[in-house]
Amino acid sequence: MIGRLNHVAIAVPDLDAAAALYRDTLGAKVGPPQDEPDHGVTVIFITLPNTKIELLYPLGDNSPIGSFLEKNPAGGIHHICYEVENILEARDKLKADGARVLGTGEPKIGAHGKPVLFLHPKDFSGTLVELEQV
Ligand SMILES: CC[C@@H](C(=O)O)C(=O)SCCNC(=O)CCNC(=O)[C@H](O)C(C)(C)COP(=O)(O)OP(=O)(O)OC[C@H]1O[C@@H](n2cnc3c(N)ncnc32)[C@H](O)[C@@H]1OP(=O)(O)O
Ligand SMILES: [Co+2]
Repeated sequence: MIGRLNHVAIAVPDLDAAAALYRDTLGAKVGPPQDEPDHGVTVIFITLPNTKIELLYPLGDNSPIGSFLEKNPAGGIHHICYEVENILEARDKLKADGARVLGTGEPKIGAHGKPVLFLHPKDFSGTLVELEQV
């Protein structure tokens, strides 16, 4: 059901410093910051030859990454995003198999303008999973 790895997301306490690290130290192609108010984060995408890195920084008072950064003040890997062809079919199969879909259970539009959903980390080996319809 899942396809390509779309991105690995890293929550960071300092977005400018993390962007500089990837651009200047690691020599990667670093995009501009994008505010995503519907998701409570500001993101920067880093394009690698085979996937992307998504740097995440809290936006607003109730950011979903707030408590993650409190527990991991230096930052850390926050989620992985897999591509799926049909997100509603994927959601319904996962729910039938007992996985918890986060939020309302309905897809939201993600940073690439495409529908996304999140799956509870406790149901996926301790890893928060994002699905993105491509
Ligand atoms: C920009 C849009 C989009 C894109 O297009 O790419 C994005 O990526 S948006 C990214 C941010 N959005 C989200 O993360 C939405 C989904 N997340 C959530 O709903 C919540 O963050 C959460 C996963 C339900 C956690 O909520 P929180 O309030 O932090 O709950 P707890 O602290 O109680 O955590 C419960 C339990 O789960 C563990 N946990 C929490 N986050 C993670 C994580 N990222 N990876 C692994 N495990 C995680 C946490 O440690 C708790 O475990 P215990 O302590 O053992 O109970
Ligand atoms: Co993401």
